[in-house]
Order: sequence, then structure tokens, then C-alpha cells
Amino acid sequence: MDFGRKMYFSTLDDSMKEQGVVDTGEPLSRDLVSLSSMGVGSSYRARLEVEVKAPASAPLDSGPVAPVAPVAPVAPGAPGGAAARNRRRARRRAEVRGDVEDAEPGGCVVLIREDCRLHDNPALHTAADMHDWIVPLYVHDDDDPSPWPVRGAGLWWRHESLGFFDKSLQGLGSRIVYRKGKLLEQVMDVMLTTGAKALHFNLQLEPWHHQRDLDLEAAVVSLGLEVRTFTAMVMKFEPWEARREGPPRPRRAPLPTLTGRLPRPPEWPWSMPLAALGYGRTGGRRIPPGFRQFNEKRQAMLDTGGDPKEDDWAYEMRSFWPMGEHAAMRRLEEWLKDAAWGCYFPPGLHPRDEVGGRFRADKAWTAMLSPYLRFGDLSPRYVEWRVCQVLSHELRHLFLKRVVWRDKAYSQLYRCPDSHSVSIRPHYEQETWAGTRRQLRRWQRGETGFPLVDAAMRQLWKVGWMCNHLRHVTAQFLIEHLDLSWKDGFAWYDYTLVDTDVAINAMMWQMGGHSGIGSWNFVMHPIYAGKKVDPEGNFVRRWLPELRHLPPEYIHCPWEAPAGTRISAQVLVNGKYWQRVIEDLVAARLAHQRNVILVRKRFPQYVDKDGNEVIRLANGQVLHLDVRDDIRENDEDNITLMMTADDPRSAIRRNLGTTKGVHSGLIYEEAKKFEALYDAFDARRPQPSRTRDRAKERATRRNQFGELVAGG
Ligand SMILES: Cc1cc2nc3c(=O)[nH]c(=O)nc-3n(C[C@H](O)[C@H](O)[C@H](O)COP(=O)(O)OP(=O)(O)OC[C@H]3O[C@@H](n4cnc5c(N)ncnc54)[C@H](O)[C@@H]3O)c2cc1C
Repeated sequence: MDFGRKMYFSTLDDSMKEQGVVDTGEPLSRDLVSLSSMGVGSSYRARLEVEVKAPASAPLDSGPVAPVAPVAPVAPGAPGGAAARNRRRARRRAEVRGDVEDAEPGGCVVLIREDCRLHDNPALHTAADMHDWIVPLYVHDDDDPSPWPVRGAGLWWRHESLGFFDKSLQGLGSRIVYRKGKLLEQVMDVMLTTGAKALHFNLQLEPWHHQRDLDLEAAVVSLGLEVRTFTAMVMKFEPWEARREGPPRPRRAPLPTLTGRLPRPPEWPWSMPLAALGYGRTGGRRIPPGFRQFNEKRQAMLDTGGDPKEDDWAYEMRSFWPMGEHAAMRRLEEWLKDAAWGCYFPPGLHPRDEVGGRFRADKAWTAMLSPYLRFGDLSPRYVEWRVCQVLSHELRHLFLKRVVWRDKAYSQLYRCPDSHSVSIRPHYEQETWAGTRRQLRRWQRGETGFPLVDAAMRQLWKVGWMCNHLRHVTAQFLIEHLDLSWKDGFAWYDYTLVDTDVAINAMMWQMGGHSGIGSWNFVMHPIYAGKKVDPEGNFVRRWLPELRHLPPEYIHCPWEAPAGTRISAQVLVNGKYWQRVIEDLVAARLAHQRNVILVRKRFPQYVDKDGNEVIRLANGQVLHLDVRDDIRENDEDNITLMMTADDPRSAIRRNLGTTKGVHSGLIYEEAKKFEALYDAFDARRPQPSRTRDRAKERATRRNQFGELVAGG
């Protein structure tokens, strides 16, 4: 497939304008002003220092920049093509003439991080266009400042990603140089040994990595070398650019796939082999012994230099995921076809109608692009571009709204850098959790006795991924039913997801744990959700083969099956399949909710008059945050269980009654229980919250200090 020819009509020039590589004429302190107004200025002061120190020829991407010589437009599909070649030749001639000014560009080191791709890679494109030769460099940073450095499944993905990208570069006559050590030292070493004059990289978005980038820039610039940084990881905005108001962001054209030959350095610097980084080993390195996948035998075998293939944790991941940039683009094209047919969002359905499309667990109807986006095999801007070319307005809006959540997650982490380990609503740090370690282990291993939860958790373990809906189901099962902290879930996901991303993971788990900027206004029920997203039980059969002979009406509640059915299906609950970790779901939820309400009562300063919550950020900004409908009342004796996404009164829920057998009885009975609770709840409320005019409410809200506050 020729993506370059068909899909692009941007020039490198356009893109560079958007990247801020040409002079925008804006004042130097823009970045700093906006950061300090967000209360994070002090730790990022390095940005201004770098800008002040930088010579006029060293513009930086996210800050305003000094003018550089205009870059000639490059024909689509041929970046670094004829124009760049001519310019390089001209420079070489200038060098021979001794005209040093013209010969300035020299060689360039391009840092490879989460951008393992030839398409839409501004750091690499610009280097190919501007410099005589390029050294792509990957450094494993021994001093990685991240509190959650990539490990487990994510590390395996990174290994594969790098390997595939290396092969693509070799196809263009280049390669990756691998190093291990302190980032700054290794970059300096490569720059000085090769004599490179410039360093290019695409910016990372986590606050700690951003700070490391600023330090690196400062150090390189202080040696009189040039640094250029670029925006490549986000679809719309980088964390430091995020604003609540302002004109809508224009769509930015992705850069075309690099073709032709990439100029090689006169001599390649020393490189270790990729395998020596150890990312590809899947024997459980660095896994706490309490974790399920810690396998002493496997670890011992690896420690003694054994062959990891012998007992390969990533075996199923390897066969499940096609890897690399081309595979990512193919997956995007496949999904676009499905989505255009209506698989993602079936025609005639309301976007919130959770009966089909992207909510189905037994179909591959979501994009399944998250790990490719996470490790940069695929550019979010490229995804946006293709989606806008192919899908109708309604479909594209629905999908891109999801992709832009990535950008939002990074900007949330930027503003709340502790949110991976500390509740954003501070009082929830004092919540007591009744769940046990044993229950946690059963959840991690997919042994809760609730087939949908177990199948999802085993899918996660085996292939490192599950769809968004099931992430909600399993997360809420942990928090709402097992009464275990969101932090336990976060840690497990962080290790086992191939798309592991501190920013998104923290944002989502905090939402589930009631303590985030946002909060989920629904509770998933492990059996109802199963009937809805896996009506025939195919998903459960795929990942829980011990239940494969059960008929569909019992597949989501095997304990209800008559003894004869269980014997013929070879399912022995509490023998071959697990007995439920808890039996009374309603009681479990009540217990959890009491703990939540207890915290709210202990810390009334965070609870507003209307039952929502209000927090003050370090910069003095007051945030008024929504609380889930059923908790807002703060009434311990009359807790109601609002299950908005699994509302027993919904038409979908009613349709479950068409299922034959004892199962339908169970569903019906349970639905009735919730309905009675609902009715009691509604009777006490003047107005159902879901029909309230939230915009109007927000406009007149006051916090506990009596101040008028804006929405959260
Ligand atoms: C508890 C929990 C933890 C999660 N942890 C992660 C994580 O570590 N890494 C991760 O990439 N996603 C995470 N997600 C978000 C989401 O579940 C995945 O991005 C999604 O399932 C990926 O599948 P897809 O590509 O088929 O998504 P689609 O639904 O097809 O969406 C397309 C793309 O949009 C982005 N996206 C979708 N939903 C979200 C979201 N809620 N937040 C941010 N971006 C989103 C992803 O990049 C995704 O690839 C988490 C969700 C929950 C509920």
C-alpha cells in the first residue's frame, strides 16, 4: 500500500511551521508565564534558561524560536529527497571552498524514544533534511527519573518496536545505535565521538521526562551545539499547551514516510546489541516475588543464561500482536474498514447505547491501536488524518474524542504529577479498604469465579490488553465489590498492559476510585455486563477454556447451572472452576460505599453544599468536582446503588429476560433488587440527577468558602 502518495499533501515546510521551527515572533517568556500560572513554573524554569542561553541558530520547538534558514518544500513521499540531497551537495562544495558558514549543518544525533516510525517523525525528518548524516540513538537510561519506568509487558513491546524500527532504518541504509547508562553521558559521548553538531528529539510528555529533556537541552546547548525538539506524541496539544479556552486546534498534517537513503555517519559509534538491553527477556525480571508471574524457575534459568524461549511469558503476546510500524498501519486500515461498515458504532444506535459496536468483548471492533500509539509505532496525527479522510463526520467525532483523551491524560499528569500514587482529591487518601491480599491475587490471576472478570484478566495476562469496557468492568469489580484500592489495580495494569501508560492509567484508575478530576457515574455489574458485551459467551470461552462446554445461558453464572449441566460440561465449581470470591454483590457494594461516605463525613471541608466535592490545587485554583449520583447524598443508612451504565430499568436489561433457563431468573431477581433500591432513591430526590441542567448548576455553584466556582 502506498500511503505516502495517496494520503499526504503537506510539505515539510508546513509541518515545521506548526512545530514552531520558523520564527513566530512571539515573546520569549510565553511558556514560562503559562506554566507559572498553572503552579508548576518553578520546576520548569530551566526552559527559560535554555532559551536564553541558546544561540540564535538553536531554536527549540515548544518555546518561541529564532529564525532559521527556510527549508525547501519536499515532495510528498520523498522527505530528505532531491532538494535535501542538492542542499547537502551544495554544502559539501562549500566545505571544499572553505566557506564554513554554509557548511554549518554537519551531522546530527536523533534520539529515539517513543517514536519508532518512519512516518510523521519530525525529529528524524528534519534531521534527514538538514544534516549531512544522522545517527539514530536509543539510550536505556540507568537513571530514569520515572516513578513507573516501563516494565513487564510494556518493556517487551518496546523491545519489539525497536527491533522492527531498526530493520526499517536498515532498509534505508541506516541503523539504531543502542547504549545503556546515564542519558546525558551517553548522548554526549555519541555526539563528541561522531562530531555531530546537532541533537534532535521528539518531546516526551510525562513531567519527569520533560524535565530530563530540558536538562539535556541545557547541557548540549551549553557546549555550543544545537538542539531541536519537536511535537510528535500527541494528536492536538502537549501538556504545557493545554488551555481550557481558545480557538479549536487546526488539524495538523502528518509528515510522509521517509524513503530513499538516510545519510550515514563517516563512522558508526559503538553500539551494544538490542538483546543486551534485556527488554526481550520475559522471565519476570524485576517482578516482585508476590506477583503471579514471578516464576523462580524461569528467573533462575535466565540468571544462568538459559534460553528464554524455554518458558516464554510473551509467547501469546508474540502470536497475538503483529508488530512494527507497517503492522500498525495495516491494523488502522482494517479497523477503518470495519468502522466504515458500522462495527464501531452501529448505525441507529445512540453513542451511549452499550449493546454493540465498540463495547463488544467478543469482537475486535475497537481500534486496538493503543500499544502502537503508546510506543510510537503509529503517529496520533497520522491516525487523525486517516480517520478524517475515511469516516463520516459522526463516526470520526466519536472516535477522535477517544484519541484526544490521551492528550488530556498527559496534561492532567503534568498538572498533578503525583496522581500515579496519591489521590487527587486528598481526603480519599484516608479511605479504609476492606479487601484482602488473597482477593487481590484472585483478581490478578483471573480466579474470582465471575467468568467475565476472569476471562478479561486472563486475556490481560496473556496478551497484555483488554478493551476499554472490560477495563471498566474489572476495575470496578476490584474497587466496588472487592473494596481494594485503585492503587493495587493501577500497579497490576502498569505491569501487564502492553499499552501501559502512567498518565492514562492513573487518570482512569483515579476516576474509578472516586478520587480523580473526573469520576465515573456508573457501576458495572459482572454478570449484566457479560450478557451485554458477550451475549453468546464466546469471549469467555476463548479465555476461560474450562467453561467452553457451558451453554450460553449459564456461561456468565456457572454456579447457577443445574448439576447435570455442569457435569456434562465438565465444569466443577470449586473444583475445576473457581467458586465466587464474594457471593453477595449488593452487600459488597454497600460495604464499599459506606467506606467512601465515611471519608466524606470525616472531611466535610472537601464536600460542597450540593454533595459534590471541591479541592484547591497548589496554585490556588479551586476545582469543583462531580461526585457519582448515588454517593452524593452522603446518607449512610439509605445507600442506593445507582448503576447507570447497567441500569436495570433500561430496555437492554429487560431484554436479558429473553435468555432461557435459571440464568434469566437470576438476572431478573437481581434486577428487581436494584430496581427497589432505585425507587426508594428516586422517591427521596426532588429531581433525578441525570436530567438536571448541569451547566446551569455549575454556573451558580459555590464552594465551602462561599466563592462562586467554575466547573471542574
Ligand atoms: C482502568 C483503566 C486503565 C487504562 N489504562 C490505559 C493505559 O495504561 N494505556 C492506554 O493506552 N489506555 C489505557 N486505558 C484506556 C483504554 O482502555 C485503552 O486506551 C483502550 O482500551 C485501547 O483500546 P483501543 O485502541 O481499541 O481503543 P479505542 O476505543 O478504539 O480508542 C482509540 C484510541 O483512543 C485512545 N483512548 C481510548 N480510550 C482512552 C482513554 N480512556 N484514555 C486515554 N486514551 C484513550 C487510545 O489511544 C486508543 O488506542 C485505560 C482504561 C481504563 C478503564
